[in-house]
Amino acid sequence: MMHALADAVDPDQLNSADEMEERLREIGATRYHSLHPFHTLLHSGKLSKGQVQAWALNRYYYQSSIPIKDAIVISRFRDRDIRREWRHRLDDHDGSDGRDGEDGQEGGIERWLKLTDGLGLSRDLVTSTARILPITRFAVDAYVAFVRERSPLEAVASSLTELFAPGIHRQRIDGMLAHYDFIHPEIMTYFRTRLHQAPRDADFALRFVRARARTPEDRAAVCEALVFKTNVLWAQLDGLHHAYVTGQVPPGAFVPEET
Ligand SMILES: O=C(O)c1cc(C(=O)O)c2c(n1)C(=O)C(=O)c1cc(C(=O)O)[nH]c1-2
Repeated sequence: MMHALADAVDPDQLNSADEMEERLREIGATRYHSLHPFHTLLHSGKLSKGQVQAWALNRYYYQSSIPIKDAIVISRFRDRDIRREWRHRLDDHDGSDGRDGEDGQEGGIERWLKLTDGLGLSRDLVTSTARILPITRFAVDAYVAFVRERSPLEAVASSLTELFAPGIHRQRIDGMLAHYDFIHPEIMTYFRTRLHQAPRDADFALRFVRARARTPEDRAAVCEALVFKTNVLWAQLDGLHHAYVTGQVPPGAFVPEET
């Protein structure tokens, strides 16, 4: 594993955009959070309703931080074409209010809250984020800090996990509907919408890094940004697995009511 990671970021192996893309796909195939045991449990119906609530409650912090992260990405570019391309991500998550003659659109955060409503969690509990795991906050905040502090190229590259998201979203929709009697099609709308949003966003980000990473060192930085992001996602599931499956709930965090 150590060697695989060292190869992934070795600039000598990254002499073209195609070599870089091949490495990015390898990183996804070996490190994406679809491989995490918590997801296996979630998708195969092995979790209790309380454990699914803990997942959805924690994940709200990721969802609600994504538009903050994207607003920072936008702020890193003087090129208005890139800002224009990126800004639909804010509407995708925040929705739009129908001003200027456009139809108002519900956004991803509202759709996520339909999921937490359906799981019986109060909106105040979810939106306060007060009861999430410390590791959730640390991991997500690290992602937001990364796009602020690293180069604009790395900021864009860190979104590339979305290349691998449609597979896990399909698995999740099918698996959760099949296995849990408390999950209904309406409350899975969030994931159905992402099935077409994520590929469009990932395609743009991939074309961007292919064109803008011009040296082997740039390409290594792109690969490292993706490794970093897979760690952000993995750490969140490690936290959930420890707190709600094998270990104990940290002080102050959400405790499911049932067994
Ligand atoms: O359910 C998932 O496994 C998953 C993963 C990811 C990802 O790979 O970062 C995102 C999402 N979902 C998602 O719904 C989403 O809106 C999203 C935005 C981003 C990003 O980095 O900009 N990742 C993801």
